Amino acid sequence: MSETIVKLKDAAVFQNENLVLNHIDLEVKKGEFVYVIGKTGSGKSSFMKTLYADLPLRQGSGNVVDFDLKTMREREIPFLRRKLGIVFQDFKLLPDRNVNNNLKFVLKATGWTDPKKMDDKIGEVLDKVGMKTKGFKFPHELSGGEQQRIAIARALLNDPELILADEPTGNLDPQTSVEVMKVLQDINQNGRTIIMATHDYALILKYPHKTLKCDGSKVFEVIQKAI
Ligand SMILES: Nc1ncnc2c1ncn2[C@@H]1O[C@H](COP(=O)(O)OP(=O)(O)OP(=O)(O)O)[C@@H](O)[C@H]1O
Repeated sequence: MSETIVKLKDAAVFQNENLVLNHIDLEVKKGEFVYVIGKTGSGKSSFMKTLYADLPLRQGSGNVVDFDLKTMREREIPFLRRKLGIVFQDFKLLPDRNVNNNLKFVLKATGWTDPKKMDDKIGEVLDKVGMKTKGFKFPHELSGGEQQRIAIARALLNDPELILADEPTGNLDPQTSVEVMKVLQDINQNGRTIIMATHDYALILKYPHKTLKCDGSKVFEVIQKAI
């Protein structure tokens, strides 16, 4: 039986008092790649934020990598996040340190202490995104696509069970978007579960996967032809 990574039942997503999405029923199994689409303001980011507990689940039930979103305490959130890799549109690298030290910062913050193990892990994740030789570079010395690869490498540091990518290609040109997407495809083919919010229909056509649409406060699966 395949392992469930995300399960939502009659879940609602709120921004403050405003209901953004309602009656969400969803199951994502280990190894799946799922797109979340929808026009601006339809609730894609709010949906993703609910999955990584940046927004509380106030209605319905939700389970993400074995954390119960409804009953989870504030102090448990860092433990949920350690089982997730989160990738944003704007990369969010620390500008004052090089790539190696960006990655080391995250490892130390998540409890790693052994310098050799940290170096090995950094080498491993940089290799996965094709950036092994760029560890000494500062973020401003990298292109947008390279910065996003580093952000993906950072998301892989703690071997996450689920990667949540919110518009990861939103700041990239079409060719660079495809390159970053190839990295995500490779990671998925190695068994990692990925949920990706995107506006980029060209990518969806090129790399078809299960697609959820946010529209009119609902989330529903759409078939490729209907997108
Ligand atoms: N911090 C916030 N406080 C209050 N309302 C918010 C906040 N962030 C988003 N909203 C509202 O929630 C709704 C959904 O926004 P959200 O950012 O989730 O949409 P989106 O589909 O990700 O849009 P985009 O494609 O533009 O990123 C919108 O009506 C938006 O105005």
